[in-house]
Amino acid sequence: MERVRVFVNPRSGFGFSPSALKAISETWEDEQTELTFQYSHSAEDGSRKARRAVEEGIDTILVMGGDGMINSIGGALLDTEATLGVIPAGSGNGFARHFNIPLPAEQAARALRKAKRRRIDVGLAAGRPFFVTCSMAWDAAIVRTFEKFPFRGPLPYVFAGVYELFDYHPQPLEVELDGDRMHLDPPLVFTVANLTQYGNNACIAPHAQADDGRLEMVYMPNRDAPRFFTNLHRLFDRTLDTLPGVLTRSFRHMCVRRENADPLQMDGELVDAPRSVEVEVRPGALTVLVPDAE
Ligand SMILES: Nc1ncnc2c1ncn2[C@@H]1O[C@H](COP(=O)(O)OP(=O)(O)OP(=O)(O)O)[C@@H](O)[C@H]1O
Repeated sequence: MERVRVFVNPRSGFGFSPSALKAISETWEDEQTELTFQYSHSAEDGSRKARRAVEEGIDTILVMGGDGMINSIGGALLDTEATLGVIPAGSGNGFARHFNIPLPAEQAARALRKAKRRRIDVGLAAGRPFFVTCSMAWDAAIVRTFEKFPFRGPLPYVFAGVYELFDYHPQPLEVELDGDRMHLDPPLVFTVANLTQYGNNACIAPHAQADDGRLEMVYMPNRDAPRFFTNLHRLFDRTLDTLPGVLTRSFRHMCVRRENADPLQMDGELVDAPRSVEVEVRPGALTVLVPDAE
């Protein structure tokens, strides 16, 4: 008997869709599967309930949510026998888009039912896991403004990006990357990617692979902001890494020293962090459901 638990955010608009819940029941319930549903009211609540589900011996946890919700629940599944499946219901859905999980919940439920289990790498920054991206420059500051918007979706990200161009205070970084030291002038973009995109098909690290045992650092100095903004389409046509001024480096362990403490963006959520931040990869730490390419 396979035991499957679905985590749902009860706030409407964040994955609470009766038709999607019905589709999951129809696709997943059979004699060999025990299917249960549970509300997750917050990141802490989700994390606690996911830990309990693992202790109870649940085999598969399906999360109906965006990257932040996936992070809070998936973080409890690291190095366990439990598998994470994602039914996309977020604003950016970077995780789901990376793995070609269909965005309509009904289709995702069907695709995950036939999906393969795959171990993927997990990033750790300041001791906290991330699955998609972690940023520490303008690309992180955007989230600060995005969080204040009364509604979510791609459009608030655009407004937040423009607003933070005026409010963001760049600071230089001292970086140690697998033993190599470098001084980086104040960044516009400083992202560590485990998967290819922030979400909404904005591919910050087009060559990132989920299971190569490595993370990708993507840096662009603040002085190159005009070039970045006149080439924004390169995020979406997956060629940002070839834009002059963009530095991409693949690594296993990184230490970043900043002049001042500043929050990190981790899978779309802001997380407080000290001046000095250690980032490393945990190879194959999470098992996920990945649909076969059609
Ligand atoms: N486990 C959880 N249960 C309930 N709410 C959560 C949980 N984790 C995070 N949240 C909150 O739910 C809201 C929606 O987050 P979620 O990650 O699902 O979607 P999103 O941020 O709109 O999409 P994305 O991260 O893909 O851009 C946010 O306010 C987030 O802080």
